[in-house]
Amino acid sequence: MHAATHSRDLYTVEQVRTLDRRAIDELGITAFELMSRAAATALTCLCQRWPQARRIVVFCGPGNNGGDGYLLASFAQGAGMGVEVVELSEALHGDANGARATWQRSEGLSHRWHQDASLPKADVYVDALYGTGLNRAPDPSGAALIERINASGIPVLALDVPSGLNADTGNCPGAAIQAQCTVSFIAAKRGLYTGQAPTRVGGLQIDKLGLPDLLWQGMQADACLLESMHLPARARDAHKGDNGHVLAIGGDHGTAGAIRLCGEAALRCGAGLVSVATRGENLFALNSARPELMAHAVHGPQELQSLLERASVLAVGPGLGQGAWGHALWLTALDSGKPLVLDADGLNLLAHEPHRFAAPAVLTPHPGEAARLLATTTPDVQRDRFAAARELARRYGAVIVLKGSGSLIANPDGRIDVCTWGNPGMASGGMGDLLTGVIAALLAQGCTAWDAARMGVGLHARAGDMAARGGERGLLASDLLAPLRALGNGLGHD
Ligand SMILES: NC(=O)C1=CN([C@@H]2O[C@H](COP(=O)(O)OP(=O)(O)OC[C@H]3O[C@@H](n4cnc5c(N)ncnc54)[C@H](O)[C@@H]3O)[C@@H](O)[C@H]2O)[C@@H](O)CC1
Ligand SMILES: [K+]
Repeated sequence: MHAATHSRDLYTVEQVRTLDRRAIDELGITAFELMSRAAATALTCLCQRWPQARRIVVFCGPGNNGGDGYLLASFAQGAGMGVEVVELSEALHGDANGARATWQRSEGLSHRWHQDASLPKADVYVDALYGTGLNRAPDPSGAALIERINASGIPVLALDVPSGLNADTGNCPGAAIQAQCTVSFIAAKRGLYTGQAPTRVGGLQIDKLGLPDLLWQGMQADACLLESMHLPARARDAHKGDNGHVLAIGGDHGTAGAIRLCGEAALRCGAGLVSVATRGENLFALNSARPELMAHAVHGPQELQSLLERASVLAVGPGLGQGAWGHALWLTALDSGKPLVLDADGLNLLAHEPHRFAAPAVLTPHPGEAARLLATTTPDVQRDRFAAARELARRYGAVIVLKGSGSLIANPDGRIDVCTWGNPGMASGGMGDLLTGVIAALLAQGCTAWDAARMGVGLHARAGDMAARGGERGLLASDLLAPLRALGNGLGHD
């Protein structure tokens, strides 16, 4: 087996095609040879993952992904396994034809897929239907086969990409294979890490197919996997004034919890001081629950002004509402020119009144908020999360955290980091309020907007994973506060 890469670099499908062409044109490695290497490494992975497997069925599509499948079938049969191939179509292109001929020469058993036939039984299914060439939702016949494979309960190894998943964007335009394991070839495609990918890909292995590093020369990765980060240890003579003063603005009628979570997260992530500007009715609850928060009743811009002057960073949005009170505070906060984090209604207000940020700013939209900010639809954002995040960063002059499975952090200069931590337990109320407070605290301690957003997203997601050891269902946002403190001090497990 060829050495797997451990690089954090992620590439577009177009870039992987370029690498592939370079291997063929500059190194003289034939496409058929690459296909053979892909098949061999995938078979090794299959045998390692399922050492008891004796019978496999390989589902082969019309393109080179199918070609990988035919060669894997030949190698597996040669190794003494029971192998059947189920073919999606008669017409094959290019090297896939050669691969099928290899399989046919070995007198392997093949069936054409039709919807009335039952699928052959096996220990493991190999998905070689579509790879990076998928450019639309699978055709009805392919879609039906994908649904049947998913419903079979038999574990699936996907070759290169779970069929039906767009390897460039992480979006599934229609049916898509749910794999236990995916072996992806040549380089890590960015779409394997975000959107719908995490629920489709399963365990992921990247294999460079033995291609030398020089092939990557001059090619800049399109995105990067987020690495774990934390602040350096505090100086022994640190003063609370050295660690910034976060002012959290929000908590309209009935939403005191949102601003409290935001403020507490800022405290737990090391902000020196945290003030809260909120409705007067929230003061008692905030003071009694968390006396370290300095809660102030604010009726309008005048009272906010003096708090703004003392603050070094603003967290604007949790429970802010979009009424006259929220709007007036929002406008005053933005006019102050202070570094800020904007979330929730802070973003909804921004969608109505666009503003370009001159001071460091981090916006943390979920896909619905991102759609409003871009004046488009949520499915449109999810169709290409990379493009949406980049466009938001460019348009607003801010660092963007596009939340959701595989959160993206986008810088106005085009850089994107992808966070692969986090879990479905975190799809619950208050998690976004925490994230706003975490990022604000990091900004207040001197991080750039880009570093605060990346470190904040990583801490938040890993804290979620740590807290979810007690079970994902029923996970509360406040369960993350203790892990946030531990991880922020570099005490968590990497
Ligand atoms: N030389 C290379 O480029 C290598 C490619 N490899 C494999 O080749 C794959 C890419 O191969 P291809 O570009 O041939 O494409 P794919 O094999 O990914 O499949 C696309 C094929 O299906 C058709 N198709 C696309 N969308 C469809 C849809 N929605 N419904 C029905 N049919 C659809 C296309 O016309 C094409 O024939 C990679 O994912 C990888 O598995 C590997 O063999 C390694 C080397
Ligand atoms: K596939």
